[in-house]
Amino acid sequence: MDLFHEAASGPPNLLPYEGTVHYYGPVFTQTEADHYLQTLLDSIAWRQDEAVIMGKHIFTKRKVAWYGDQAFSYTYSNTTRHALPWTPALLALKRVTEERTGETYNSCLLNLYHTGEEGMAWHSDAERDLKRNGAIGSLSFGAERKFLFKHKKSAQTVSVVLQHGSLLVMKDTTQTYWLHRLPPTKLVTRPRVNLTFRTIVT
Ligand SMILES: O=C(O)CCC(=O)C(=O)O
Ligand SMILES: [Fe+2]
Repeated sequence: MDLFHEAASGPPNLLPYEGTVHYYGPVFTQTEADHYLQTLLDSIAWRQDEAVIMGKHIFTKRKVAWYGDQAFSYTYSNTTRHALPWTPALLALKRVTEERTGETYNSCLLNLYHTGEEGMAWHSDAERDLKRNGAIGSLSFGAERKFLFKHKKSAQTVSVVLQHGSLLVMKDTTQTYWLHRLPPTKLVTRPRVNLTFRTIVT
C-alpha cells in the first residue's frame, strides 16, 4: 500500500474478511501516555462490574466506568448503568480518537485490569443500544496485553499486542462476525487501562 493511500485509510485491516480492525500503534509519546495512565487511575470513578448470571449476583475483579454526552442508561448482564459526565482528560482522549479514526463517539466504557490475571472473555459488542456497525475506538494505557479476534463461523483467529498509548478501531461488520477477548496472563503484573469509545443510540 502506498503512503498516500495509507494516510487516507489508516493502517491495514487486520481482519481477512467480514470486518475491519485497524491498529494504529502508539498515538501518544511515552511521557503523554504515562501521564494519561496516572490521571485515569486517579480521576476515574472506578467500580467493580456487576452481573446477574443464572440468578447469581457476580462482581468482577476488573473495574469499570462509563462516561458519556448524556446520562445514558445502558443495560447488559441484567444490570443497568448510567453514564457520568466527561472529565477533561476523557474529552481530550475522545478528541484524539475521533481525529485519528475519522469517526465520532458519544460514550466511553473504561476497564481497569489490575494485573494480567484479569482479562475479558470472548464476546462481541453488539448490544441493542449500540449503533449498528458503529465504530468502536479503543485506547490502551499501561501494561502491554495481547488482544485476540475469532471468527464466529470459521474460528480463524487474529492476534495483536496493544501497546502503551496505542489506538485500535473496530468497525463495519466486525461485531457481527467476530468475537474478541483479552486473555489473562501470569506474565503481566502491572495494571492496564482500556477505553472503548462507542456510539449509543437512544
Ligand atoms: O480491554 C480491552 O482491550 C477490550 C475491552 C472490551 O472488549 C470491551 O470493553 O468491550
Ligand atoms: Fe469488547
